[in-house]
This record gives sequence, C-alpha cells and structure tokens, in this order.
Amino acid sequence: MSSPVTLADLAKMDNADFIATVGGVYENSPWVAESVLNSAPFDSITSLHKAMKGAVDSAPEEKKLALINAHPDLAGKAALAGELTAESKEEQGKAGLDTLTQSELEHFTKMNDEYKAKFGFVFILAVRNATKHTILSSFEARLKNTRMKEFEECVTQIHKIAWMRLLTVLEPADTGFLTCHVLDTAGGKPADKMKIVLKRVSGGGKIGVIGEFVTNDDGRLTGGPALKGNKEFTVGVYEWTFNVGDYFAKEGSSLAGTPFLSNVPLVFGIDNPEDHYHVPLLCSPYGYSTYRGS
Ligand SMILES: NC(=O)N[C@H]1NC(=O)NC1=O
Repeated sequence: MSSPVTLADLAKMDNADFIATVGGVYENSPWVAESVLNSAPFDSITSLHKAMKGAVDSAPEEKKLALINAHPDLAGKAALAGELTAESKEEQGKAGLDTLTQSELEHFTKMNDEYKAKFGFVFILAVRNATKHTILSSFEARLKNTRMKEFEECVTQIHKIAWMRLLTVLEPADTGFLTCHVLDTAGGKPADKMKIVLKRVSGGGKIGVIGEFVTNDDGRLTGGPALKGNKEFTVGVYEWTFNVGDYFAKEGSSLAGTPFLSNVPLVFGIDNPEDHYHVPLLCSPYGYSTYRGS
C-alpha cells in the first residue's frame, strides 16, 4: 500500500487528484468527494469526514439508496468473481470472508438473499474489524428491524467504512494525545506515585510496552501526555496496567497479605487519532472503574 497522503499535500491537489485520492472512500461513489471540493482545504481527517458525511446525509433518498447499492455483498458474487474494489477486498479479507468454507459461503448467500428480499437493498456492515461470526449475528439481529431502521443503519455503517478508509489513505492531523488521571476513591484524593505501564496491543506502530509512568501529586502522569501527535498516537488497541496493589500498600490501606487488586489492566481503543483521549481510573482496594473523559 502506498504511504498516506498528508493533509498539506491534499490541500495542494487539483480537483482530479483530490478525487483520485479520496473519491473511493465512499464505495463507487466519487460524487461524495466531488461535493466537498468547495469546502477544501481540510485541516483534519475529522473535518473532511464531517463534510463528506454531511453531503451524504443531505442527499435525497434515491441517492442514498444508490449509495447503499453501490456496495458489493459481503462474500457475494463480486467477491467470488474477483471484482471487488481494492478497498472492499481488503476489508472483506480482514474479516476472513475470502477464506470461507463452502457451507459458510452458502450461509452468507442465504443471509444476503433473505436480507435483500426483505428490505430491497444490500446489507451493509463495516467489516474491517469484524469476524465472520459477528457478521452473521449482525445479519440475524438486523433482519428483525424495520426497513426504515435498516436504511438508516446502512448509511451509518457506510460512514464508518468511509472513516476507516480515510484513515488508511491520509495521515491524520498532529493534534491527538492521550492522558490519564488516577483517583483514589477510598481516600477521596488523587492517587500519587502510582506506577502505570502503557502497551500497544494492536494497530500502527510498535506493539508491546511503549511507556512507563508514575503519577504526580495530582494523580496525573508526570511529564504530560503519554502519547502525543500522529507518529505516536495511532489508531489501535492499547492497554494501561495500573499498579494499584503497591499504591494501596503504600497508603497502608491494604488489609490483606495478598491484596484483592494488584495490577489492574484497562484495554481501550483509539478510533480517532486526531482527538484527545482521556482514559482515567477510579479505584479503591476492592473495585475500579473508568470512562472516556476529556
Ligand atoms: N456489503 C458491505 O457491507 N460491504 C462493505 N462493508 C465493508 O466493510 N466493505 C464493503 O465493501
């Protein structure tokens, strides 16, 4: 795959090159990219996606229907005939749809046919991070919906597909960063001097341990964000490991010889590398919780 285009390079392109670069993020529908040319240049993938999404959402019903039907079936005829776009081939391949057994293939054909017979359009699911099992259970669940709900769901899935395609084509803006905060809910105070390890579990960049930190008096990471900018803060799955056991031992509040909580792992996903993700931990010796903060 060619290396991602920077937003600065995208801004310098003429219309034809702009369409050649991002025209394929809405499957077989370059009109979406064409309709945002007036709003160029874009300073982030987020703003480009927002503009493209807006063009689709404000398009008439027939145009949305044509957009849905511009997608190939999952594990359908086009896939079998080797006629998928490069983008769709990659996505369907990542979900394992290019290595189905004969009986799995028949199952997919049955679900595609049932879905089309009920709703009159192609079943759409963003499958880049899916498996054949999650796709089949999604088919089952969505077959119970109304046509209107499914129409909306397909458009929502198309926006997700476009977002993930933009992330493969363009280099994100350098604005994203990851922060943390640990609060001791038993003591009613920030958890200071707690050791935290950060690992990248999957995604772009080095996999494995990528940082070791200690919280300051305010329970935040000494030295600022754990990851910062588009070289470090990439789409993927990450894991904090909080050394809660040692912290509460230091506080003198661990009553047991073998503490109930020792290391607390927290696995979280980064979908928008241009955003600020604040991933905190609220903990006591016997429980913990988190949320996506700001
Ligand atoms: N039918 C359908 O959902 N197709 C699409 N989904 C996806 O992730 N890529 C596609 O081509």
